[in-house]
Amino acid sequence: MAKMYYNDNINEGVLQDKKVAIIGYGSQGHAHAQNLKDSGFDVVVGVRPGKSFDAAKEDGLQVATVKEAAEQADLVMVLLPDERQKKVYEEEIEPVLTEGKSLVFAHGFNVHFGEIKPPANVDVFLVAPKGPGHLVRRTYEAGAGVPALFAVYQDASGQAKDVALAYAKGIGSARAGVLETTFKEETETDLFGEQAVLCGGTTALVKAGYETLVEAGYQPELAYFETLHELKLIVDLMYEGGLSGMRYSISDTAQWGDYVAGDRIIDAGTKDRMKELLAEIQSGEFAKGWIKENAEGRPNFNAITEKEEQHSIEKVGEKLRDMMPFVNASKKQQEKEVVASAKN
Ligand SMILES: NC(=O)C1=CN([C@@H]2O[C@H](COP(=O)(O)OP(=O)(O)OC[C@H]3O[C@@H](n4cnc5c(N)ncnc54)[C@H](OP(=O)(O)O)[C@@H]3O)[C@@H](O)[C@H]2O)C=CC1
Ligand SMILES: CC[C@](O)(C(C)=O)C(=O)O
Ligand SMILES: [Mg+2]
Ligand SMILES: [Mg+2]
Repeated sequence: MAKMYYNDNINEGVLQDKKVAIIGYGSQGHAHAQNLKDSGFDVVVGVRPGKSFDAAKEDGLQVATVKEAAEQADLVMVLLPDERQKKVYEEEIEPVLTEGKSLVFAHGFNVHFGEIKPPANVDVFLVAPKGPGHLVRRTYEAGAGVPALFAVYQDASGQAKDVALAYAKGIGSARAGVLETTFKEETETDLFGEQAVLCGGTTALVKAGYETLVEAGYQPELAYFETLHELKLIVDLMYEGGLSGMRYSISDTAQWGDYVAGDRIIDAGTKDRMKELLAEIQSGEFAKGWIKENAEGRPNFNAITEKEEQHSIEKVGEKLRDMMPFVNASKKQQEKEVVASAKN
């Protein structure tokens, strides 16, 4: 069994007198910076001039360039896109990463695959929330939290584990549970989860279900509700009560359908292909391909993104969500505020 850490068995004092630089103000960056600040820690955000810089300032945070932030901080959390971290690290962080500092990540990709090679005289660890950054902030504000993993790669100070746990507590993750792992385990399981189940597997399943209904002549709006919108409601029940909790709420007819049809859709062949994905992740083949795709200017990434955005499920969904103000209420409120401030 994994050893879990919760608020009560973590002493955040080890982080209290340290300055934390959050490098990047995107999905994870804005959440870590704001949660840590609200938890009483001294935070500076390091970003280049532009959208993120302005947003962090607007949110009341201390903001500096990446190099300035890394230079003044004791702990440098790198929350840039994985594919951009190596260059920014080598040019702006490494030169000011002096002895005794902590170099921190939310995903082990660059350290595990050898893209970033930290010096021996700093602590290196990761604190990886098991959820999207926007939910890391939203759940914190609601008094809850997103679980996280932590792993120590290098413990130069002898305090790396305590500081990692204090950081996890500061972002709200120890309200939900923090689990110790290694860079290898975090990196490989995170890549596998997002490819096979959470993102790749789920979007493919939703599209296949939607297309099957629409191609059979059913209304696209109905197909959207059946295969995408309702998925959230079903997953919410699994989140609250596991598979059995969800099955308690659905009809017995649906439960029987679940038992007899599930294995016909996700069968032994699917599991074999999942094993192939995992092997490509473990060997570094996936990472090599992703680094090459970026070095070539992302031709495939961009072409696929454009094609996916044109899928009819996206067009139908946009119209239907506009009629449901309670879906994405916080985004709609933000849009209203932008329009109002533009008028003033
Ligand atoms: N997204 C998620 O929820 C999760 C992410 N992670 C990990 O967290 C890390 C951050 O991911 P994520 O939050 O998705 O990243 P984002 O894509 O949201 O990060 C964007 C931020 O990085 C900044 N940025 C990009 N390029 C540069 C650059 N060259 N110099 C300075 N700033 C730059 C952007 O600034 P600008 O506005 O100027 O472009 C923006 O502030 C990754 O390691 C990821 O694997 C882990 C768990 C979940
Ligand atoms: C599931 C995708 C993720 O791993 C995450 C939100 O945890 C990511 O890299 O964004
Ligand atoms: Mg990930
Ligand atoms: Mg993840």
